[in-house]
Amino acid sequence: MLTLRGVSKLFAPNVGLHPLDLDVPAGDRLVLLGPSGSGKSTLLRLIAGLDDPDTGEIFLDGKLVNRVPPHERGVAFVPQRAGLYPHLTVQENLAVGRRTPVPTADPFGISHLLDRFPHQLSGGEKQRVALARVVTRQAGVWLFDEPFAALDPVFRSEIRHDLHLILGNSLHTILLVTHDPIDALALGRRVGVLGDGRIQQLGTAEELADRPNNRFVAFSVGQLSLIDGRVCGGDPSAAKFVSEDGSVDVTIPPALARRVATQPTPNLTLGIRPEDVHLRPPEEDSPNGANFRGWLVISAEPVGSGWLLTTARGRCRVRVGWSSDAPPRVGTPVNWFSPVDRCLWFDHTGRRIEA
Ligand SMILES: Nc1ncnc2c1ncn2[C@@H]1O[C@H](COP(=O)(O)OP(=O)(O)OP(=O)(O)O)[C@@H](O)[C@H]1O
Repeated sequence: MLTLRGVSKLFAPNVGLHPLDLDVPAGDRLVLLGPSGSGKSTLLRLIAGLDDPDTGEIFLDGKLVNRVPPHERGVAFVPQRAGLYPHLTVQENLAVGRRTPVPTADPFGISHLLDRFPHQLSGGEKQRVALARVVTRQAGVWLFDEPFAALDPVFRSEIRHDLHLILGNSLHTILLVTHDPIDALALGRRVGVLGDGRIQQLGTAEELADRPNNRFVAFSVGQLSLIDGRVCGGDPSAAKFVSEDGSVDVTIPPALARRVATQPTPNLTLGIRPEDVHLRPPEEDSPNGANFRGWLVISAEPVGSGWLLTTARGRCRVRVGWSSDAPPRVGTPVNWFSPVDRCLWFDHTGRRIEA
């Protein structure tokens, strides 16, 4: 079990980690998702004992470890870059720091590389060795810092799959940090979203996707498109949300309209997930949807078995998941709708409001 109480490390005002509490029960698999610079590596370095916190206490299995050196903490750490010793072979790298022989199991398919030195390995092979070094350790807690960051997309998904199988069968306590929501959703039993040096929300992937606390969490987990606008019309049964340029409107659910009426400003942000946006015939508004008029397809990117389109109107961008064969071409004008019960709403501070 890993417990942090009030642990902070600030390199400058608002740079680093603000005091945070975290509990990772024994056997849990927690993934922290955060953008670059949000403090992910800093957090792992503090837990591994490679840096000292400014404040707070770190407990492993109930024992305070702030003053315990890294090699005595019972923690195995995979840093962002493989961190292999250049003058040792793969076999020797695997053996460093072990009191027992390296197990013969070969979870990452590296047995043919054992006599090579790190400079004789590709980036993906080095990362496999680094992962193998950790998962063959006796340590109770495994820490992974962006374990796939240096890998190309094909390798990335292959190694993610291998690691998923290994972690799925493991009884270790696992904390993995990443900036990639796919890693987080694929590998985390629970996912925490880190932003502004704080944990913004912690929950299952479903909880974060369905009930994000704020727009930062929603965007981090689901590539949400965000459209700023305001509420028009005083009557809650017929109030409308209208985007700043008027190209999006939607009749607001009455309960939400009543709640917004008590807010200091009637400004709202509409959040729409890519998978909830659908093409609609021109000039035919959907009565139960957010209607988008006169948007232009500006890019189409293949993802998985479909496409992710980006459409634009002025400075605003809306991402659209497209699962049919051929997406509309770049430059095509399109009208969309999104079912109103799938829309997310955020107040002027960015906090989500229940519709
Ligand atoms: N030793 C240091 N001295 C000063 N600033 C630092 C130091 N280490 C980290 N920082 C700063 O603290 C912030 C958090 O860094 P950290 O490496 O933890 O971020 P991260 O979330 O792991 O980012 P990335 O995904 O890019 O690796 C960054 O703004 C970084 O520049």
